Amino acid sequence: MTTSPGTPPLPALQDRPAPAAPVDTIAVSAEGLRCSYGSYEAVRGIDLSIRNGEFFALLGTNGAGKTTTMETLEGHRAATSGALSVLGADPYRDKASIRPRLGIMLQEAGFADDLTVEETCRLWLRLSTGDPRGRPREEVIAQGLDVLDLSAKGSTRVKMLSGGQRRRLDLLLATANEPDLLFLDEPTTGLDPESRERTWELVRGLNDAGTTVVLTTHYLEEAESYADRLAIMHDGEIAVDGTLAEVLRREPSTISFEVEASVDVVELTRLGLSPDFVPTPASTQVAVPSLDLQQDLWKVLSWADAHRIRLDRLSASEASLAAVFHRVSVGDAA
Ligand SMILES: Nc1ncnc2c1ncn2[C@@H]1O[C@H](COP(=O)(O)OP(=O)(O)OP(=O)(O)O)[C@@H](O)[C@H]1O
Repeated sequence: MTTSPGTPPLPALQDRPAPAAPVDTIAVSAEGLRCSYGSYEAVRGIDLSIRNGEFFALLGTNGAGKTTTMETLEGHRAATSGALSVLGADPYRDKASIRPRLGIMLQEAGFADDLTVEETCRLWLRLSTGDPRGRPREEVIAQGLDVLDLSAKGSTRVKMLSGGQRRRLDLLLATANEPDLLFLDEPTTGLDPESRERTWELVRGLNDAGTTVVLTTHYLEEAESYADRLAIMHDGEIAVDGTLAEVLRREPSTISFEVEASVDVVELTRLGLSPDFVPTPASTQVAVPSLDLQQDLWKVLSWADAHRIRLDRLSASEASLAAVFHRVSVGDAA
């Protein structure tokens, strides 16, 4: 091969940076996924598409079908019907081939109670193979013990650990292979704020390095803080999904303000605001629900400006994830 003068030679293969994790390739794909326990259908035809490197949160009411979905994606149980692909394989039939690339933290860990933390880690090292992402596994474990504040517990028997410490040990062993795809089923339930912080430090580090994360949690603020996309399940179906912004857009924002008693707030109904807005005559406090905050705010401000009305304590706030969750969970009753 010849190079023209001034063209830098291509670096030798071994000097080139490793290719970045494939962008926009799919880690998890489910179409029409159904799962039953005998005659009871717990998951009723859900579609999921989770990209490599994405942080995805699966939220939902108690009994919505999150754990059943996770266990099916993890290959622990067979789907009743539907098409499912996890890391390009059938997670139930091709378990063995994808298992080394998965990290799984179940709701309950199955540790040997009489082993110490150190013995448990050594047992894990003996049972696992390969060094994740080129780092010695011993180093990954030691670093994880440190991040999760378990280094001083090496000689403590697992049965003597607190619930939160067991949970963190569980997380460590679920992630020590630095998995390509990590399933976390309510990883922070029962953890104190400091332990939750450490848990997220470890998980965020993995996600930043390319690990796809699928999380179930009842702490909505965790999904708000960390998830690229989320889905809310109810009664075996996905009721809402998308980015946080997309999900929040489904619930009305609120424009609220106070006016003097002489102002006729009923006039606001002529501005073409939401039909759900029904002002109380003679009220001085106004709350306008809005599905187009920018447009409606402009209408309210123009009205106030044209009539020289002062809006006190004016605020415009978008809906919360809690409000969307509430709407989903009472949806069929509403
Ligand atoms: N082994 C089982 N046999 C029969 N029904 C089951 C079994 N496991 C779960 N179910 C039922 O399936 C439905 C979904 O349960 P699942 O555990 O998937 O819900 P979840 O969303 O994870 O709930 P939670 O938030 O309470 O953990 C529930 O109605 C539950 O009672």
